Amino acid sequence: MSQKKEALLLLEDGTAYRGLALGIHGTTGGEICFNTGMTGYQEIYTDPSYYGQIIVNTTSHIGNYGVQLEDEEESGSVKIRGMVCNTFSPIYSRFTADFSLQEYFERAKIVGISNIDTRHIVRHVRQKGVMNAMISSEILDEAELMVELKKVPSMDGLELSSFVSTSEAYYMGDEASSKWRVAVMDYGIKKSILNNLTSRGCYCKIFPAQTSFSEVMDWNPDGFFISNGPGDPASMAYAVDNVTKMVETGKPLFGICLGHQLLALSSGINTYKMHHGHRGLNHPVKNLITGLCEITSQNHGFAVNPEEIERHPDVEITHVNLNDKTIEGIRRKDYPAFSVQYHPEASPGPHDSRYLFDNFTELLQKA
Ligand SMILES: NC(=O)CC[C@H](N)C(=O)O
Repeated sequence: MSQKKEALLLLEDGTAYRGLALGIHGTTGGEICFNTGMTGYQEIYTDPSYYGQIIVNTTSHIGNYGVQLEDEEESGSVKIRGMVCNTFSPIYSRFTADFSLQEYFERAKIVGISNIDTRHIVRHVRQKGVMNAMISSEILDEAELMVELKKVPSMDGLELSSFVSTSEAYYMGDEASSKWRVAVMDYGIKKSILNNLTSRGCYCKIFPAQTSFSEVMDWNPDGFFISNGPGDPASMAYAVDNVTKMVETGKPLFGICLGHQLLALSSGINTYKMHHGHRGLNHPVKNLITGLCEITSQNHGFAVNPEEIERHPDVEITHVNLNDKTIEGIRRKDYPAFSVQYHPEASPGPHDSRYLFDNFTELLQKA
């Protein structure tokens, strides 16, 4: 595709930006959110937690290191709905790259837009809050595109894990040399999380999102891992029910991001939709147990309600965000179950928080 075609980015509140089309020509809609990470775009685009969202990459150049198949993919396909950036590079400079980001988006049929003042979008969304948006290189009239934009569902109350979860259970790791069997609930899991588990001696069976508790228990796991994933955790009664029963087995349980929100919900603590979420690689988090600060990788638009935690003496806050004091980690006092809102697998991002996987295997060892 030529890089020259005009495209329109329209936000739900009527704000319009004009730029150049990238990826394929077409029209796409979703929740617009910004990621401030300066690297790791391919990991972001393939992270299933971004399913249904249009990503604004705020770093000034996108595409300049191309794409590398498999190594930098967090799942088997591109999951974002669309991409917005400032300078999009059709050429790339990296000898290990397989091809350009433009070609990657063409193969994945992704619609995007470049030459946009991403700083303006960030300031706008930070003031007004997260909202839906649409990108089009076909409909360049704002009123006409607004008619289409109104049809995009709100993220609030949306169950999306069923769309990205595995359809069949599968295994990861080496059974013979592994120490523990971990049942992984796939609500949209990232590959690097599984790698962090298998490299620490966990033989994993990855179950489809809608698997029943009894079927998971038939495999006789030593512990449970509750994955990240897209959508609103409050819409996932089936998962909350499973996590409640898993916690009550008394076996170790670890949850990341959506998995953290599900542990809270299963403990009777509700979640809420944030004003504009956290997406980036530099969020400071304080571990209240050790007193140490970690720089973390984040991607979430919902969070756990702190007021509710005060009413639940069985649950303790273990981590807080130092920017806005939101809850970043909890643990059960009565069961070996804990979770974090951020991404210790850090793909992309700093590796400060990988100790959490060791904390999980220590619990498995103790059990
Ligand atoms: N990365 C995740 O697991 C995201 C969880 C949830 N969908 C949120 O946006 O808050």
